[in-house]
Order: sequence, then C-alpha cells, then structure tokens
Amino acid sequence: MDKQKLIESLRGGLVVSCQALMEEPLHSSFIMSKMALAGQRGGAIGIRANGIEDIKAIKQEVQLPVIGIVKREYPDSPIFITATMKEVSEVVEAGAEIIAMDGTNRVRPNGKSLEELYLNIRKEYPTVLLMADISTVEEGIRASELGFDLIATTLSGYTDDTKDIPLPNTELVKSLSEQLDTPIMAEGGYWTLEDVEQALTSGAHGCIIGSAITRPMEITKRFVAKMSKVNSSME
Ligand SMILES: CC(=O)N[C@H](C=O)[C@@H](O)[C@H](O)[C@H](O)COP(=O)(O)O
Repeated sequence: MDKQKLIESLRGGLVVSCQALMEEPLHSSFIMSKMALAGQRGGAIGIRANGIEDIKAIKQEVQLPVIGIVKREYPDSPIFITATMKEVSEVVEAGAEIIAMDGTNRVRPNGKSLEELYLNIRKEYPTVLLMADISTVEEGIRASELGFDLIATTLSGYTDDTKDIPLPNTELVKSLSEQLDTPIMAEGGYWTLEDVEQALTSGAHGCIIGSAITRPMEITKRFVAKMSKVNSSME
C-alpha cells in the first residue's frame, strides 16, 4: 500500500494498541497477537505494538497495518519510545508499516536532537511512514514542520511539562488539527464512547486505544475503584 493510501485507511478508525511490558500479567507475544486478532475481528483498522517479537507475532496473525514502537529506557534521557536509530531499525526489521517515535522536545540519548534522528531515519529508510508521539501543541507543530507523516498525542500527561493535564487531552487534538494538515491521531487515556466521539469531533484522523481494550488489570482496577467509592458512600 502506498503512503497516502495507508494514511487514508486510518481515517475515522480505531487503532488498538496491544502492549504488555515485562512486568505486566499479559506479557507474551502470543497473547498480544490474539489481542490484535480480537481487535481486527472487532473492526479495528490498525494495531499499535511494542517490540520486535510482538510486532512479528501480530503480523502473522492479522492483516492490519501495524504502528510499531520499541520501548527502551536510557540512563541519559527520559525518552523511552523508539529513542534512537537502534530501535527504529528494530521496528523496521520487524515489519511494521508505521514507525512511531518520541517527538517531544526533551533531551534524547547521546545528546541527539529530534531533527538529527529524523533526518537520519529519512536517509536510511526513505519509504517508511513516521509518526511523532508528542505532548504539546508546540511539539506537534515542530513535528509537522520536520515532515512527520502522522502525529499522535500519546505523550500528553506523561512528560514533566504535561503531567497535570487531565486525559484524554482532546483540546490538544483540536488545537493541532485546526492548525495543521498533518493527520492527528488521538491517543492516551481514551476510555469511553464519549471520549472517542469527542476525539473525532475535535478533528482527530483516528483514535488509538490501549488500556481500555487490552489491559484487563487496569480495567479491573477502574471498576474496583468505583465500587469501593460507592461502598464507602453507603456506609
Ligand atoms: C505513555 C505511554 O507509554 N504510552 C504507550 C505508548 O505506546 C502505551 O503504553 C499506551 O498504552 C498507548 O499510548 C495507548 O494509550 P492508552 O493505554 O491510555 O489508551
């Protein structure tokens, strides 16, 4: 599929993020591939996944385009989503159609700038689609100026500058989609049907949902918290 067709195929649709890190109960490429299959059968138009093994397992199980990342922590930087060329190469090698990477203005590993990494990727892999995971309007604008194909609001709420902003941040979606032609994917903290309606009416190109669909421990916690509250109010 060519770049434009792939971007168009995401319009108005749901991407299911299938991720379980080492410390999570569902950590397993097999389980993630079945989560992806459930997403595909449910009508999702794409899958977001972390790590070579998960991406490969998912690509064997579903026919949907995959937005790939590699989460890895570095001692000299807070950036953990596809932070360097090493992770980019891993995502490409795993066969993901779209590479998502941190697009914030924070210090990157080895002191590299976002622009340096971006240019390097375009040189090495001229045909891949690139998604910038950003946290603020300024970062979204910068990512668009650099030439990213897609922007996602993934990191709003997860950086020092945005940690107090309530999620989902549909204001960020609205502001970016009003100012930019680059498609904006709503991602981060979407839990309800009203949230996705708000994302689309705010101009989102599509919506990426993880925890509310693929993290049963988090879903359980949410119900338990609500029930505890109700229980205490009835005492
Ligand atoms: C901040 C961060 O590390 N976000 C990650 C990015 O890939 C995932 O852990 C999230 O699940 C994903 O962004 C979807 O968001 P939510 O699970 O809230 O629907």
